[in-house]
Amino acid sequence: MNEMLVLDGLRKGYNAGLPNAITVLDGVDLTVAPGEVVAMVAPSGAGKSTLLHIAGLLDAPDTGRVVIGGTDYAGKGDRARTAARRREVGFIYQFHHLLPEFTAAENIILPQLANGTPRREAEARATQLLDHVGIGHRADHRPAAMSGGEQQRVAFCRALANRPRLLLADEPTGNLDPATSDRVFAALMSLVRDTGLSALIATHNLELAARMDRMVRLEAGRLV
Ligand SMILES: Nc1ncnc2c1ncn2[C@@H]1O[C@H](COP(=O)(O)OP(=O)(O)OP(=O)(O)O)[C@@H](O)[C@H]1O
Repeated sequence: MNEMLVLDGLRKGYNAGLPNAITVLDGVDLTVAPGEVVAMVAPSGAGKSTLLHIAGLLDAPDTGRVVIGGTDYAGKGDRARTAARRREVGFIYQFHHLLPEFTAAENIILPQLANGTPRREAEARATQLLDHVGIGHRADHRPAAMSGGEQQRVAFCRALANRPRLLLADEPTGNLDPATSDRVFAALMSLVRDTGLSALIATHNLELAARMDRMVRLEAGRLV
């Protein structure tokens, strides 16, 4: 079995031992195969951000295992987790979090330079990604000069800049109007399919969820 992502018996709570203690994840199990795109639907507050942060090694579960590309990160220290996160995982959030003082292209080039990619190569990759999502002509514009949908497409390109094997997205088109969301989501899926990466994408939108390979629902701390 060579799954891209395995979540095994994840439990996570907050404020243990206090009167306001809560259990957010109560035995989450999930596998995502190479190239598979899984939709996660969840009511607000159900714990999808918590789950995505744990799957992306930004946070640790109280118990349970996170296996990415065959490596079990349960017993690994911060250094190994940070290195793996940079190498293996791309994140997309509901709000783009682009750096406002840099252009679209620069926002995609910078994480590559930080990762040791030569500048020429990083520039070519940024151009290729922006062209792929249909905004190559906006490469030299700063985020403030772009529409919400364009900004979000730049964020997709940035998430994929370092060629991760796993994409984690938290409501990637959640702040866009329905028509724009639809178009921008199509651009994201085209990027994901062409690069063949695995993805776990949280969304409230059942129409978008239906376009992915499989849908799971986060309910009462478990995936069903
Ligand atoms: N650091 C924390 N300390 C205490 N409680 C927390 C913490 N982080 C999250 N929670 C609680 O855990 C629950 C799940 O939070 P989480 O952000 O994962 O939900 P979510 O499904 O992503 O919500 P939304 O869709 O509204 O963004 C919520 O009840 C939240 O208040």
